[in-house]
Amino acid sequence: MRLLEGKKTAEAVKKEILAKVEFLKSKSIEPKLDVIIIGEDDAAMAYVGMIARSSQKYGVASEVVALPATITEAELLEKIREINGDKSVHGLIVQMPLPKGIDEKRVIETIDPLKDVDGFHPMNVGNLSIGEDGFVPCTPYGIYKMTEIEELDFTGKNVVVLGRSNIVGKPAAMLMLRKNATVTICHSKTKDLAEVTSKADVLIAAIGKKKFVKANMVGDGAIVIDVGIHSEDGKIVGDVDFEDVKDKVSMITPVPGGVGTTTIAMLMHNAVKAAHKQNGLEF
Ligand SMILES: Nc1nc(=O)c2c([nH]1)NC[C@@H]1CN(c3ccc(C(=O)N[C@@H](CCC(=O)O)C(=O)O)cc3)C=[N+]21
Repeated sequence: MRLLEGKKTAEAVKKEILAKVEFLKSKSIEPKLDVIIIGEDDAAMAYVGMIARSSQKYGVASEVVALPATITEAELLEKIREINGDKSVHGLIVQMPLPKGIDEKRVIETIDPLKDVDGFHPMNVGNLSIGEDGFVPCTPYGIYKMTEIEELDFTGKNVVVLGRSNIVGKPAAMLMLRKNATVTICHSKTKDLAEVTSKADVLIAAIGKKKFVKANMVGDGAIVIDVGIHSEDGKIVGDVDFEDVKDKVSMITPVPGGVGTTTIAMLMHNAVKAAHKQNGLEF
């Protein structure tokens, strides 16, 4: 069994990005990412902390805008519009989940699609779907990048995506199609789920349930990509029961240290791309 660590991909992306940041700086452009966080969600706070710590290593400036959970939707939309209009900021992400009473769709649609480095705006979702240029959501993009860096050929392979979220499952399926895979999306309502997942050459687990994928759900020699992040006894575990499946698979991404590690790298990639596009520069 081979561990597919995210570090190698993240390092390769960082190298690419640092060269592009150098080019921007030669034109007196400093790429900048703003992160809005509302309230105190654990996963969101962990992610924001990571962004704040690692963006400098990519040559990207970042600013965290922390807003109270009591903020109204109107106030949040006003803040987004203000950042949309700020030429010194190239990328904007609004951390999910949002407090109750704030409409996620309205928030996403208010973000300028050219600054939408999460790739959640319908314009970017549409561009991914038709194969046009745009911003691709960071986690599935990290998976895609990892397959490129690790030189995994998925042409004609049976790729099963477990989970259908807008953030991971659906965009991951589009990207695997781009790699010429035969793609199946399955989910909690799928009939005979274990039968479907165990036929996968590549299984992408993004169902959001702790240690959900057991040995009976994976085929011999499968490649398993674990997107889940859950805490258990002070440790981080994934959607896959690693100990249960590890002797059956050919390759698996660890949690932590797998896909999560590539997410941040792709966020920086998207921010630097945004800075190029907003200045009329080829990326
Ligand atoms: N608008 C929006 N976009 C997001 O992308 C978004 C969000 N909201 N809300 C919160 C979740 C959470 N999330 C993570 C991404 C990477 C790691 C990550 O890099 N984890 C590392 C290490 C974790 C650790 O050691 O603490 C790993 O898996 O190896 C974690 C969490 C993005 N999110």
